[in-house]
Formats: sequence, structure tokens, C-alpha cells
Amino acid sequence: MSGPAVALTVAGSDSGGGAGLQADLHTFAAFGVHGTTAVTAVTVQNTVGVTGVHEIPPQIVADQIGAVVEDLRPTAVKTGMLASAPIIEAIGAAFRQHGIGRGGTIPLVLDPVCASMHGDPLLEPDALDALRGLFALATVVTPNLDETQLLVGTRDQRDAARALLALGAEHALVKGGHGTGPRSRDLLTDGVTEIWLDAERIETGNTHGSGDTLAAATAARLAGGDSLPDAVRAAKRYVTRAVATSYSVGAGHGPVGHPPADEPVRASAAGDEVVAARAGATP
Ligand SMILES: Nc1ncnc2c1ncn2[C@@H]1O[C@H](COP(=O)(O)OP(=O)(O)O)[C@@H](O)[C@H]1O
Ligand SMILES: Cc1ncc(COP(=O)(O)O)c(N)n1
Repeated sequence: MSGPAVALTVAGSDSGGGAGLQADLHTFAAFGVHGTTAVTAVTVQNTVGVTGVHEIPPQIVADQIGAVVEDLRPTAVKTGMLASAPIIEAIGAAFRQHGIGRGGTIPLVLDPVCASMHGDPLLEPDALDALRGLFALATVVTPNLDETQLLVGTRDQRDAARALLALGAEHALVKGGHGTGPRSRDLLTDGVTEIWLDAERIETGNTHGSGDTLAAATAARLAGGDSLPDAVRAAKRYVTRAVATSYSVGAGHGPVGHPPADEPVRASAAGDEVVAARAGATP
């Protein structure tokens, strides 16, 4: 007996369907992974911008994480919009309790979302310290250059990676996606090895949800048992296809596409063990 690998996203809802947990669920599905959610906030959002945010009570966010982990046993977790310091603190406590992130058994992809691509805030200004505090749990933290500027005060990819690792992340993936050159170059490092992930820059304004898709694809591959570098390499190949298949909808920035993955996750060994244990069999 085996089922699909399970991944959990802890993220906000984008009513426009382009980013946030909607992009994460599309990505998990494209990889054949069963997606679960802990919703942190409901945004009032379309392709033009964000006009409202309703935060979910911190305890309800933590309870969603607990309910998912105890029953569905995700083998990777991804975070996106976390909204506020009290929500982040509740998430950190839940992660530690359930073995999510460094020191636990479930890898954590932490996308430190601070604003939407329209420049609308998705994190309260006084929550930056709380967000930095969560980095010590991250298997990988995946900021863009606007986020590195806010979080560690630099837009230099190498300097930013160094500062993120100093805050406790195991790996840093510093994205170069918002530059203007002909290539989209992201830096992945654990402080010892540097891997440059290089792809053609595709000329389009329809990149809504690209960052969520990269982080969710990484979590999907991790859920299937990939090493972190292999998961990130596969995710970068996938997000490049996602940008290539982006489309126009609405009056503003359209979303990236979510074509079926070339490198899907068929099932997870951990998932098999859980199913076997539930059935009373010896795994
Ligand atoms: N126009 C583009 N062409 C190709 N890849 C892109 C493009 N825009 C973004 N990417 C890639 O998509 C991923 C997400 O990057 P980015 O858009 O910077 O994230 P975020 O949504 O967090 O701002 C990165 O790997 C980046 O290099
Ligand atoms: C709920 C939510 N989460 C994340 C993003 C970031 O995505 P983008 O940078 O593409 O706007 C967003 N706009 N909304």
C-alpha cells in the first residue's frame, strides 16, 4: 500500500489565484504530491494589487499545523506569507513541537515573503525580527533581493547568503530574478559549496507566484526524498517552465503556469512507512 508524498504549506490565500497557497497547491499537484495547508491570512488581492488582509488567529494557525502533521504526516513543509509577529511565534512553537525544520525530521523551505510583487506589504513592519528568528529552523531560506535588503541590509547575493547562514539557516537560496540582465541567476550555498542556478530570463510581466512556485517545488521534491541541492535544481528547472507558460488574466500581472512536472514525485518512502504503520504492518 502506498499513497502520494504529502507536503504542507503555511501561507496566505491570494483571492486572485496567482500566488500564495493557491500557487503552492498547484505546484504540489503538478509534482503529484498531496498538498495540505495552514492558512495564515486571507488577502483581498487580484492581478493589480492587495487591498486588504485578514489575519487568522495565531492559535488557529498552529492548530492547523498540528492537525495536518499528526494525521497526514507531511515529509516537507514550506512557508510563505506569515503576516505578523504573533503568528510567526505560534508557527515557530508548532514547528519545534512537531519536529519541523532543523533539529527535527521534516525539512523546512522558508520563503520570507515581505511584500507582493506590486509592492503591497504582506508582513507587518514590526515582524521582521520574528521572521529572522525563524531562520534557525530553515533547511533553506529563499529570499529575493528586495527581501535580502529588508532582512540583512544588502542586495549582493553572496553577502546576503552569508548573513542568512549566520542567522542559522542551513542553506540560503538568494534569487536574482528581479534583475534586468539576460539570465535569471540564483545562488544556493551552505557556506561551503556554492551552486549557481542559471536560466534564461523570459521576457514577461506575468511572473505572479514565481517565488512561491520555486519554494513549493523545492518542498515537493524534498517530500519525495531528494537532497536539498537536488530538490532546488529540479525546482529551478520547474519555475523556468512555469514562467515560460505564464499567461495574461486580469488587468495586471498574470500568474505563472503550472504544467505537469517533468520530474514528478511518485511516492515517498516515509509515506509508505506511515501507511504500513497505520495498517499495523511492520514497515
Ligand atoms: N522573467 C523570468 N524569467 C525566468 N526566470 C524568472 C523570471 N522571473 C523570475 N524568475 C525566476 O523565478 C524564481 C522566483 O524569483 P522571484 O520572482 O525573484 O521571486 P519572488 O516571487 O519571491 O520575488 C527565481 O528562480 C527567478 O530566477
Ligand atoms: C498571499 C500571498 N502570498 C505571497 C505572495 C507573493 O507573491 P508575488 O511576489 O508573486 O506577488 C502574494 N502576492 N500573496
